[in-house]
Amino acid sequence: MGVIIPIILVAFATLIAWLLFKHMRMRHVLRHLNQPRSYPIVGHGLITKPDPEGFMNQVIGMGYLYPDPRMCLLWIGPFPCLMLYSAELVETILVSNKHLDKGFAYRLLEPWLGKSILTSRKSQWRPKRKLLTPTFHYDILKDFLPIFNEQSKILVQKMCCYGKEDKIDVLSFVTLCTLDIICETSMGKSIGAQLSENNEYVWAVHTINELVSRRTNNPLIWNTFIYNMTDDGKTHEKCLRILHSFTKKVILERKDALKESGYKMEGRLAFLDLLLDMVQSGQMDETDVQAEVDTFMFEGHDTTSTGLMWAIHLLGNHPDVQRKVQAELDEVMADEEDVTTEHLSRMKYLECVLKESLRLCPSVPIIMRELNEDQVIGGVNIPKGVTLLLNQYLVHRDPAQWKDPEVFDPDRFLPENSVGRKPFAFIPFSAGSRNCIGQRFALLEEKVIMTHILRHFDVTSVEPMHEVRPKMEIIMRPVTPIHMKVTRRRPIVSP
Ligand code: HEM
Repeated sequence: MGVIIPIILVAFATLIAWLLFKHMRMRHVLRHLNQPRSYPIVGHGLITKPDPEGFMNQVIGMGYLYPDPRMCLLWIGPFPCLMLYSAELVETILVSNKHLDKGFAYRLLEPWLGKSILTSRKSQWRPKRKLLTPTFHYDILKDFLPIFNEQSKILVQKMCCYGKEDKIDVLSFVTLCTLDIICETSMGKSIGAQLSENNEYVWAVHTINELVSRRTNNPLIWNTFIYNMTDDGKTHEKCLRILHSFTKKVILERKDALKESGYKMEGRLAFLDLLLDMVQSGQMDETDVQAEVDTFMFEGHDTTSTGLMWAIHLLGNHPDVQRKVQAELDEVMADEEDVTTEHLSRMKYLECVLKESLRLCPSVPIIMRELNEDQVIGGVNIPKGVTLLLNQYLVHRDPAQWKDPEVFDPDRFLPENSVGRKPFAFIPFSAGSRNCIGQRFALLEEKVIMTHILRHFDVTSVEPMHEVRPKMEIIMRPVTPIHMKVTRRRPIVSP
């Protein structure tokens, strides 16, 4: 007993000394990179703003402070994060098949999303991606159009209840619609969120988003044991209970229904049916199914609702652009109510509007990658162990690629105006082999919902663009809710 304690103490001290040595060596190697003054161990911890709005301002400020080369270093505690914000630099990483592991923040999503396609490491990710890619084939997605139309019509009906002077909270309004859509498309279950108030699931998704972002910026609460003792940790647990019990229940119900039908895959299939079929054929197990369903539920509604919210806000501040989209939609749709694939292919200007909106306000403002081996970036050798922050928000504002980057101008995306632009200058869905698997789904859904709204209403934004302050969580949202006012353009047809 007498020697054990000194041995443990010496081993512990050696470990600390080794970690310190590694940390100081990393600081030395990275000392020439653009960066504000930082200190060993705490890094930029003394100056990093803990709130998502302050953090966003700092990160953007760093981009403007260090315009050339478009990369700079941020120390989150002892961990070095290299932020990249030009099309060329992000391309170096996104085209490489070596750097496919996500950063530490994604591990904080694991209690909720498990080891899903979004969170898993390269070796586990590859087979999952291969299995899941066919479920996003256009032939499957187009079967979802009736759901997109039906839910959009409910949204429009609800909008009719508002008078010209009423202010509508855009995000909470569209979120319920995208939630209903993702539940029905991914799980084959209608939860009627649009028609019921105070949805517990919506509360849990939003709250866990805020909690994970807060935790990412604070290494002191990364440890699960410590985190679970904090107030945030307890709320996190509560969110997990709500989120998991909901998806678990739906999966069980669907499994039973499939069993009863003798595993007949007929009619319109939800993603869940395709996943359960993979369980039947031994390609997946049930834990995988739960993880993927939770991931689709999160990625598939929060991103699109925020995207729609920003698009509505921008159109409501640009009546000239709005009239132009409405003219296109009136011509394409004529007297028809439901959007079809043929209509969608003709909505060229609406597509430009949605892209320009994703350029200025990407729903996912930053993605992470972990360097598992050394990589030359912008002519500098960056050692393994550094986390990369690929900042889409700033890439989309690079003046070398975008003239007057702060101006909302959908015409930039017309084919004749896109000539010569670097392919990685516009990456709201990331790019390369680990890009967004749901991007086609997202654009189809956004087009259908916007068509229904803009055909029936003129939209005015209550807040001018310069008054809206975004905050950087996993998803980019406004600090305070943004509102619209609506005036009816044509009669409404019941869903
Ligand atoms: C406007 C809407 C959307 C935006 C802006 C968006 C953006 C992104 C981005 C930037 C990534 C890369 C994340 C990273 O590398 O860390 C991603 C990945 C992903 N997205 Fe989306 N997304 C949208 C909609 C959707 C939808 C509707 C779904 C599903 C129905 C979806 C499912 C996924 C999945 C599963 C991944 C992980 C892919 C992988 O790692 O292989 N997304 N998304």
